[in-house]
Amino acid sequence: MPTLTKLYSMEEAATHNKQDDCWVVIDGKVYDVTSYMDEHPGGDDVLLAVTGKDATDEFEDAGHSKTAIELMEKYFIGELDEASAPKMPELKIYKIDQPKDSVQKLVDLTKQYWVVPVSIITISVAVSVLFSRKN
Ligand code: HEM
Repeated sequence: MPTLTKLYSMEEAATHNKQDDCWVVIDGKVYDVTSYMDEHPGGDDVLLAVTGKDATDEFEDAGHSKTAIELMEKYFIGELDEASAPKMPELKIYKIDQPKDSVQKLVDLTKQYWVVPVSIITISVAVSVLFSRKN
């Protein structure tokens, strides 16, 4: 027979953030640790500090033993409704302009001011044609 797991939104879990009513969310699972607050070897303050968010990183950073992980089952009350979990912010890709070397700068300038060399060449050709006609 399939077991029914209750789903909780992060908003709802976040309202249980007091000494006498405390839920923590670890790895998408919701735990009511109210009755464990005084016994928790890591203290009650750390549990209170992580209410309203996914505390997986903090839980793992504390390096909990196998016994601690087994003990968690006792406080399990349901799962986090993934649709309510805050989404990862979208990554934005910015183009960072690399500093250009002098040759590249010259090429860019030439592209931008192509009129200057073209005018110089045109004038030079015109002058040389005029001179050659005079002689
Ligand atoms: C249902 C949830 C939790 C249970 C059942 C639990 C259980 C335990 C247990 C049994 C220990 C003793 C050491 C061990 O056996 O690993 C412990 C230590 C500790 N816990 Fe938790 N814990 C829970 C959640 C958390 C969370 C969410 C945090 C962090 C925000 C946390 C932080 C700590 C810390 C820092 C210690 C180390 C205390 C020390 O070594 O002085 N715990 N926990």
